[in-house]
Amino acid sequence: MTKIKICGLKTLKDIQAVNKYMPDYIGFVFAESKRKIDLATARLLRKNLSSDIRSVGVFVNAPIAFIQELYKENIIDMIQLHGDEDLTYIHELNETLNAPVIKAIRVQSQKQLLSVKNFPSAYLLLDTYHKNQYGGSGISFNRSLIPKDYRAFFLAGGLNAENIKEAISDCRPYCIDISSGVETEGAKDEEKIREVIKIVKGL
Ligand SMILES: O=C(O)c1ccccc1N[C@@H]1O[C@H](COP(=O)(O)O)[C@@H](O)[C@H]1O
Repeated sequence: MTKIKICGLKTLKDIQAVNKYMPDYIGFVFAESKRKIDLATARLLRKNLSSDIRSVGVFVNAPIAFIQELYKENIIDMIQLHGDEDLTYIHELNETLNAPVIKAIRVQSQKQLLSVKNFPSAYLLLDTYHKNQYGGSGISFNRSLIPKDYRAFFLAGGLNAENIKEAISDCRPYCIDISSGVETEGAKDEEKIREVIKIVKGL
């Protein structure tokens, strides 16, 4: 069954919504973004999150020590690298932490996707390329660029209740990742969260 991640949670109300509808993963954004949360908020949200939901920290070119701190404090279970992190960076993370890493690739071509197929991370996350934004753009990309029989990946970028069924059937991701598509006027919307989780779990 396809898994689902709801990203960019910021409030206890958001946590109550996910605890009710139970996605597989949620994301806390620690990068520059309207969804960024601070350490104290992350601690509080994690404390209130169901232990059956895995929490993913979303980072853009963050100091490795900061990621280590969050992981060792048990605030995050997994690490999503959404910036320009290179092999040296990943090797250092892999050597110092036993946490699954999701490396985001902002898709520009099939050649690019083939070149990162064996990247040493537990998963890749395929998202839209945007020249001014690392992620959370709410814009989809051309999924036909994803090579057939590609490795397990998270699919992101402009997903919502209207397009997830088609997206899953197009490219069979391991997990779909949604942020903008479950928001109304910049805040997470419980009804939209309920709807997307119902669609994915019902497939
Ligand atoms: O959500 C953000 O603000 C964000 C900021 C910086 C890097 C990544 C971010 N989120 C990730 O972006 C994708 C796509 O989100 P959307 O559904 O198109 O809004 C997703 O992987 C989020 O985890």
